[in-house]
Amino acid sequence: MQQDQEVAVEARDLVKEFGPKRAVDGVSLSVPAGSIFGLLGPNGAGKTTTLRMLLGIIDPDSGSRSLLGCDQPLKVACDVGYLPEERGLYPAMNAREAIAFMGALRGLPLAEGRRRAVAMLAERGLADWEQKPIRSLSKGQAQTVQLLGTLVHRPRLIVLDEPFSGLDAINQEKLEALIRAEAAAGATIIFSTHVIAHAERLCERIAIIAAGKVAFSGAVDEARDQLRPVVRLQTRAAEGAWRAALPPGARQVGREWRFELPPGGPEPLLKSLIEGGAGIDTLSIERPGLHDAFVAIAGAGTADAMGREVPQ
Ligand SMILES: Nc1ncnc2c1ncn2[C@@H]1O[C@H](COP(=O)(O)OP(=O)(O)OP(=O)(O)O)[C@@H](O)[C@H]1O
Repeated sequence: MQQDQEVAVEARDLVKEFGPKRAVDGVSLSVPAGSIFGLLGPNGAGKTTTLRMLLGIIDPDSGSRSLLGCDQPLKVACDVGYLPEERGLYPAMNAREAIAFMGALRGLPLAEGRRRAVAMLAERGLADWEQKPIRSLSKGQAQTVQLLGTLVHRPRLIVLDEPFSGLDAINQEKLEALIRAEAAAGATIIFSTHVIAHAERLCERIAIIAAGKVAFSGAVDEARDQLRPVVRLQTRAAEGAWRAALPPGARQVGREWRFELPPGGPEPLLKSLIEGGAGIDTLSIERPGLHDAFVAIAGAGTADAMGREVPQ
């Protein structure tokens, strides 16, 4: 396997300042080829600036990056598809031309771009958009056209800046499916988001960025494993010897006890509860979600600044 097939994107200690503001403060990350990688962080964390440096749109003040095995990102621009955070297409162009034009900017001959645009729209049941000027489409529809234009030249690396924002729930689901399909076909996908749930559903690996720094970079499972599983317990007995089995941090929410699974695991816990006469009504042991892991890694303040999964 060639080196560029193993690691699609690598950043080492990227730093970028805008006047007195250090927007990106030593970001390092590594994105395996063929993976879906999420860049998570609240507004202003430095995600867009990091993506722009990776793509070669702006240069870092210090640090280095490598894209598809090349340390000059613009040299591989024809293998890259980029959906910027600021969306925009020529309003007078029709959807077919807009898609073909975006492909042409990445080296795809216009005639081939038009042929592919027609096929891409038809595949999605959107053939009637072909001749429609962009100005007559809704914001979400125009965003779909721009996304198709991002993919028309079949890039090996797809970089999407906040691709879910501005889409309703159905189109968010369609976009998730499309991202999965592109990865299954061998592309590498990096997307930024301030909605943890999208990253949790899609990504194998993530980087959490807060205030320009990487708070965590690695597998989603690794992030979740930083927290112990949570036990939820309802008992028939209110008091009794079983209460000694609850760890010090246990808290009661209504009838339910919630606490971290003690290091001994479920068996000693169950034994103590049963022998202590708890009378177990319900008991579940849940693996923490990425949201809880995010809170533990980046702090509750940063987590609160992240968006909820509400379609905009
Ligand atoms: N060209 C610029 N000039 C001055 N400041 C900038 C510039 N670009 C970004 N910044 C500042 O750098 C910080 C990081 O911005 P960036 O856009 O990278 O964050 P982000 O995580 O993508 O957030 P958002 O989703 O809100 O765009 C912010 O404080 C922003 O105001």
